Amino acid sequence: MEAMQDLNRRRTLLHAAYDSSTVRAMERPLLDRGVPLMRMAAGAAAHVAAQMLDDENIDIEDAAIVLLVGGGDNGGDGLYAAAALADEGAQVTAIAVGTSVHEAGFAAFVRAGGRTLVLDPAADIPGIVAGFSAGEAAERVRTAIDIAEQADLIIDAMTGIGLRGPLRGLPGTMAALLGVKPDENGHVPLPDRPALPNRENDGHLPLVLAIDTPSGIGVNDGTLPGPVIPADVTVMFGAMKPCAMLPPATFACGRLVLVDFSFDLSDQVPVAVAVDDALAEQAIRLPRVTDSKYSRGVVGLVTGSTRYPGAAVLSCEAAARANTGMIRYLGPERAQNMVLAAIPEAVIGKGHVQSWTIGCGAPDAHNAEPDDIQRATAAALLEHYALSADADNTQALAMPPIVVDAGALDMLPKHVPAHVVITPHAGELAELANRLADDGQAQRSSRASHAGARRSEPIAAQNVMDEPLHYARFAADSTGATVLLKGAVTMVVSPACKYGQSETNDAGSPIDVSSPTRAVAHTNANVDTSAGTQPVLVCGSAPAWLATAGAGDVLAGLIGGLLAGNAVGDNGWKAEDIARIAASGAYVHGMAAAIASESEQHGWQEPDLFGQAQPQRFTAIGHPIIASDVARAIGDALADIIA
Ligand SMILES: NC(=O)C1=CN([C@@H]2O[C@H](COP(=O)(O)OP(=O)(O)OC[C@H]3O[C@@H](n4cnc5c(N)ncnc54)[C@H](O)[C@@H]3O)[C@@H](O)[C@H]2O)[C@@H](O)CC1
Ligand SMILES: Nc1ncnc2c1ncn2[C@@H]1O[C@H](COP(=O)(O)OP(=O)(O)O)[C@@H](O)[C@H]1O
Repeated sequence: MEAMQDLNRRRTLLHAAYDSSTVRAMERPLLDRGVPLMRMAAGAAAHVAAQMLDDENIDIEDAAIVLLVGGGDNGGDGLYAAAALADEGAQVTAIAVGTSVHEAGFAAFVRAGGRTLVLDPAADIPGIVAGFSAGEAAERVRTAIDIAEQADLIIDAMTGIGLRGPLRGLPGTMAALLGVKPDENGHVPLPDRPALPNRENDGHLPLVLAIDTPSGIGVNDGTLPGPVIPADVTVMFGAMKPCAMLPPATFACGRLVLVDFSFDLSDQVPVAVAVDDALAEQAIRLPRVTDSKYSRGVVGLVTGSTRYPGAAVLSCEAAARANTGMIRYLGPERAQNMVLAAIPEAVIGKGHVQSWTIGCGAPDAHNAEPDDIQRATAAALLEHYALSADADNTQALAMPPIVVDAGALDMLPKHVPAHVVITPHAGELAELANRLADDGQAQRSSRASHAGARRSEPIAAQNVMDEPLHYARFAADSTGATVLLKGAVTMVVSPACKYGQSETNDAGSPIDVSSPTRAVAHTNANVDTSAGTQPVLVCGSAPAWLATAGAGDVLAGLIGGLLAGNAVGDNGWKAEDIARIAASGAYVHGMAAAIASESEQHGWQEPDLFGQAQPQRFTAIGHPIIASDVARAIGDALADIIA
């Protein structure tokens, strides 16, 4: 019993992320009991730093380390860690970026022989004479950058969960000069490095270790709101914060090492949950002794087109391999013939289905002929899902779940139930967001709002990639659909998710929660969106080799397949179940890509737990694949998950 509880807690610890106020609430009882959290944090950070140097064959006695230290407790962690490293013989210079430092930590650092460079003329630090001229202040910044660039290791302890908004002042200057900073559009470009297993360092120096979080990162929403120094390793304390999982911030965290403070996680609501085998397994319906092909689930597909018949093949093959009893295909003759040639098991034409997948490879409104048959079929089908505040929505709520991809996204009705899953990539979500904003369904709030400007130009794919959670939530709350936003880390936001109802984002701007759909859905007991605390589901199982044409078609077919297998009959769908199954589809998809490419690199890797036996190290980079390979590996991925 106890062992089971430990296992569950460990799984939660490694796969759930909590916002900073929840983390502070979990710390409180331990601090009240006098548990020395800062010492524990610092000890772990020093150990990880030493290990990083060792991995690069740098002796600690020969190592030059720079600590960027802020005035809060994050700086305190850094100072104690730096003191421990100085005690081991490293040459450590603390660059104080604020007006104060954690006093006890600083005293320990000085005792250990650490050197200090203060950047702020207004600094009030015991034993340090400040009050220097503006000219000298500028000179000190240049010296600090020189020392940091020549160091073997930079420890970034400027800010942690106490960050408010983008980094400003000297911390902002240091991060901008040593790391990356926003361009004129507010986009923060991360270094262009190969995707390696374990987010391994590719040989560059100085190494960067972030304390708790990389300074300047959007701790709670995963954005990069300003300058930030991308880390090779982030040692995170107590519990994961959302920035550890959510793109783009997760890519600035590098490898994650989590220090368990034995927080009581039992009643805490995470903001984000990473899909793992155990969660995905729940979406895989094992066949019953008495099953027939119908009871195992039938998927209907309105995919492909005369122009892109391959998308029909890919989506059908994925649906057929996703643990289903049968697939039915509707489409133009050319695509029908190709589907049959590739999957003789496919049944052509209409019939009863437990789920739909539509739109992959179908033309959007800009590219379609006026009488395009696929668009007409998809539009007629989607009409059945339209919700309206003053109509009887029984029919819409009783429809089978549907995956709406690519060319069908521009036909999505204004308001739909949560068992409509939309699967845009960033460009498609940008288009949808523009349409919703033009319809007045929600504000266009974005990064521009915290840059002080209001965005008047259209939302671009890059805006979505910069603030994926914001836009996914925007689409979910505006339309009521379950939104699966594809990327290296794919996220699934259900209209009932916690962040659809949260107060502010990391920029401190209010989050738009205008959601007429929520009101509509609430009047219909059949679709339960009332949970209100659903975390964002993130899935990073895919290697970067998966970014290849047609991979999205495979995903849409695969999710259609899992939904069909999970058809629940008359009881209605819960928004959280739909989100879970969709996210599991993305997980299986990523695993299939990993199997096909023989790669151990993943968009997101669960953290190493500090102090546990030597963490598993992966090395296989793998090889390129095409989307058909991914479809063919679905069976093996399912087998691995249920094993
Ligand atoms: N509560 C605790 O006792 C524990 C806290 N721990 C550490 O303490 C951190 C939280 O400490 P704090 O609450 O002191 O906060 P931080 O140390 O994260 O941040 C506060 C500091 O950052 C500066 N700052 C905030 N926003 C800024 C901005 N936009 N631009 C420039 N500077 C900015 C503030 O002026 C202040 O100096 C955690 O992240 C963790 O590293 C750990 O030691 C574990 C125990
Ligand atoms: N860098 C990456 N790492 C891992 N997976 C990725 C990466 N970039 C994209 N993907 C995945 O590849 C797939 C691409 O789908 P999509 O953009 O719809 O392509 P297509 O329209 O050609 O099918 C998605 O599942 C997405 O999550």
